[in-house]
Amino acid sequence: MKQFKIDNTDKRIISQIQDKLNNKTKPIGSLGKLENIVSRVCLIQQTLSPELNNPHILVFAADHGITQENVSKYPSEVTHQMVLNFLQEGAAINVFCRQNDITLKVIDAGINADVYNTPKLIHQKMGKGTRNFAKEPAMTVDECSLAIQLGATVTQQIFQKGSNIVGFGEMGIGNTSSAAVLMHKFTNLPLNECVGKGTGLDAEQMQHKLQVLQKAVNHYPDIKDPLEIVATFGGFEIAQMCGAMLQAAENKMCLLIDGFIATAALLSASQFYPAILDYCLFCHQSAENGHKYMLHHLKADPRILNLDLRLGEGTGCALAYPIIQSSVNFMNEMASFQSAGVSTEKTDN
Ligand SMILES: O=C(O)c1ccc[n+]([C@@H]2O[C@H](COP(=O)([O-])O)[C@@H](O)[C@H]2O)c1
Ligand SMILES: Cc1cc2nc[nH]c2cc1C
Repeated sequence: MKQFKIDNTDKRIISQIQDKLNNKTKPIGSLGKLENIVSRVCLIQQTLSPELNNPHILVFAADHGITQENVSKYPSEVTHQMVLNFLQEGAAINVFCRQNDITLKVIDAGINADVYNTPKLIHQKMGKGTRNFAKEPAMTVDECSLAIQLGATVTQQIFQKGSNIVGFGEMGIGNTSSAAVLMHKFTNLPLNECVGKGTGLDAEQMQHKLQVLQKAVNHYPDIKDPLEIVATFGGFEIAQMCGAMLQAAENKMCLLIDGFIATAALLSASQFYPAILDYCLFCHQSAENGHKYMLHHLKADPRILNLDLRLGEGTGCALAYPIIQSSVNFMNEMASFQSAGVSTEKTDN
């Protein structure tokens, strides 16, 4: 697997960050989680005057062999159809990116159809969907390594265009099944806490999904190596996203983490390089059942939004972005007690 160089952020400037926050014209701590968000951005950028430049959202799309087991409410074709919708600017993620001036790129990591070329599309298809991991590993370890490497190149392209903040989204019918098993393998939480309704299964259908996934997990009792786990149960979009995230952390960019599947990609990436977590902003807590437990496992705090979203596509990242902008702007633009001549405490008289 490609090697990355990812260091923990240098915490020595924390006291200067805290002093600057405390000198802003507000009661100490009163901007709540905005203060935690900008502190993290300052640590990533090693500055007291952070900047958000050329924000991007990368949506990785691929199909999943596990859909043959009837684990999603929607047919596989929706992956391709929604990608066409992204390219035609009609999806939720297009709306929110337009609203917030975020550049959107869509990556064909392994869709089960040929997608036409447009400037928005990055073509790095690994195949026409993974194999069915209920029957055989979703991909080989070599395919998984290649996916990680290809994902990294996408981040490199936008970094070279001056981007220092990137959100990760995905589109792939069946991918909550992959994400649930990755979560189970990497957190050791019981599988039933990791499995959820995805695109909208009812209770009975969810029971079927749980049974399918439990049987699949039982097929491979001995795998412990993280790369082998991602290869066996992952998806092409999850593996590419994992590589893209690792490259973003190496580049000291801010990583915007979306919902259940994107967080499973991050959880996978953190098995290789735990320091990646220092570079993440957790944009929202999804309504998908396992997400809150996965975020807790990752000590993900703050969780910027809690809007019961369960769409994916990077929508949580695009929605959280203006809040992150507000946190950076107050750090840079708000007056201090000294500059505004505001008293910091009562004087005796
Ligand atoms: O981001 C989330 O938390 C999220 C939760 C549930 C579903 N999704 C989206 O729904 C699709 C996967 O759901 P499913 O039921 O086909 O496994 C995939 O395209 C994801 O983007 C996304
Ligand atoms: C319509 C639709 C849109 C999506 N966007 C992300 N996952 C999705 C799943 C479905 C089914």
